[in-house]
Amino acid sequence: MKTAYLGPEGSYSSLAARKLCPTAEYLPRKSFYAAVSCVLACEADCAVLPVENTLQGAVAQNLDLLYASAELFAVKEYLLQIDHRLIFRRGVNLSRIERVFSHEQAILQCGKFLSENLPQAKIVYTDSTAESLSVMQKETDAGIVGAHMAREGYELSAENIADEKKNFTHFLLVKRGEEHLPVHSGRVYFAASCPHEPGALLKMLQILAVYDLNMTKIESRPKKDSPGEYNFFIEFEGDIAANGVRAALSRLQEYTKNFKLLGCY
Ligand SMILES: O=C(O)C(=O)Cc1ccccc1
Repeated sequence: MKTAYLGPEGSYSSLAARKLCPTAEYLPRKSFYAAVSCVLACEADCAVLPVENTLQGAVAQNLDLLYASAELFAVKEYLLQIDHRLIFRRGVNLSRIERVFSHEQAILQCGKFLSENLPQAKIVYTDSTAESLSVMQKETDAGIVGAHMAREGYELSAENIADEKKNFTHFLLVKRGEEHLPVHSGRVYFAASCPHEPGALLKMLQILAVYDLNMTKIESRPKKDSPGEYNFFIEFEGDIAANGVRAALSRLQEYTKNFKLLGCY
């Protein structure tokens, strides 16, 4: 099975890909878009995408990608514990580090450490945490934020530098075609917008309540072409094969607009 993800090796997405697809042929790509495009173009069987981080919240770009790609469905999930380290050339003093490279997600998750310990450093965003390593190879006064992994010639901070040590990212494995959805699931994920009427969100959530379904995630995203209107991304506990879940989904489909089943896992 060919699995695309944000690479190169050593990125958090590559670690999640190894957990979700331990025996795959791996296709590291430069962006989440490129990984998804591989699946849509049938060059890969699946892609691994982060959708939420406990410190930073939703990875909005990936929610939008999943919603906008009618053929894409999440079929498996993995919660990766994130252990961010500051990585720098062996022997360099922290006060000499002038630039810190990393993926925006990682930089935002370590904001406190970076401003308290490296106030002099300029932040440079890169395509991924692991990609910043190759950027740094040309620099002596630079550091990166990346996964806790030994790298020859480089030192790692002794501790996790994230604002909160317990830091998790929720990854989804996405495939092309509804036929890949598992027959049974523990959780179901959908997105939809509400009709523009009083109590619309309440009425949508009431459907879950009536069928006794426990919601595990809710996120709103503005509709790109319509200011003031929102798409809701909702995950709940449930077996996709259960009558109650099927009935709830069909009531949701009737009541909401632009309903899409995003996946089940
Ligand atoms: O840049 C990476 O390593 C990624 O896979 C994106 C990312 C960054 C920080 C936390 C989780 C995922």
